[in-house]
Amino acid sequence: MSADTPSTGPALTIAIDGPSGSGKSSVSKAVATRLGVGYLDTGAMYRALTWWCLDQGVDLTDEAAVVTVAQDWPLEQTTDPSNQRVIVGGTDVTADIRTTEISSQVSKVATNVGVRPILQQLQRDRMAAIAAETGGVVAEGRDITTVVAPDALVRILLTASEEARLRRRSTEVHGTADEAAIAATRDQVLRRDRDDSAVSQFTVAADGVVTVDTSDLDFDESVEAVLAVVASVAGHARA
Ligand SMILES: Nc1ncnc2c1ncn2[C@@H]1O[C@H](COP(=O)(O)OP(=O)(O)OP(=O)(O)O)[C@@H](O)[C@H]1O
Ligand SMILES: Nc1ccn([C@H]2C[C@H](O)[C@@H](COP(=O)(O)O)O2)c(=O)n1
Repeated sequence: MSADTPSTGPALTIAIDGPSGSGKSSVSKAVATRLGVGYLDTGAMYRALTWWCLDQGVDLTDEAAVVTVAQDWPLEQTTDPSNQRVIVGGTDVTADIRTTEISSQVSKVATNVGVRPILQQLQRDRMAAIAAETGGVVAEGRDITTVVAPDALVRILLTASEEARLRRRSTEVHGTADEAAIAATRDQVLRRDRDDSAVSQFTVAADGVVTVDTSDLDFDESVEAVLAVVASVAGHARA
């Protein structure tokens, strides 16, 4: 833990949800670094399972077959926020799981209702292990505040307007946010959110979850806004 970390009390478990492009991964990593705790990217787990199924020739629309794979698959994932690696079956897939191919297919796995409880339990186990090791954890995804860790010390819904999210993702992937680039980004952001919304609620904050709207904040301001919520909520919980 670091100087930004409240010093006593239970493990600093921080759950962050939000739609695609809201800044969950990048902001969560920066927050975990500042607090000196581990980081869990749960979206990377759905992406890695998608990659593994495709690598093994499993048809993603065969829901039972994907559930069978999810019950026993060789995932390794680092928890250092400044050194994220995802390895499946000995292959480093850190970059491969971010390709457009995986982004366009991952919702088939993430909306498989047989797969979700398996990965959710894996995520709870990983959060507990990381918190025990580093004194805390920042876990982010779509259902962390509501299903995976509804009892987390701090729960945040990180949002941003559709326009801001498209602009950010477009700039990240295409290096520009011109009209053509935005159009090419819509599937990855809006269609995926629509599909993923069928199984998780990540657009409206559940009871007790604090909303941080980053539409008009730059990256550093978003990190500070999340840290302010952590200081306020964790400070009260520990007082
Ligand atoms: N407040 C911000 N202002 C400007 N850019 C931001 C802000 N927050 C994040 N970004 C940038 O937006 C892009 C998308 O952020 P990020 O990947 O963290 O989103 P995400 O919510 O995790 O998306 P997904 O769920 O699709 O993985 C990144 O390039 C990131 O650096
Ligand atoms: N807790 C989670 C995390 C992610 N997902 C889904 C949503 C996305 O389609 C996919 C990849 O997530 P990303 O890396 O883009 O954050 O996984 C989910 O359903 N639940």
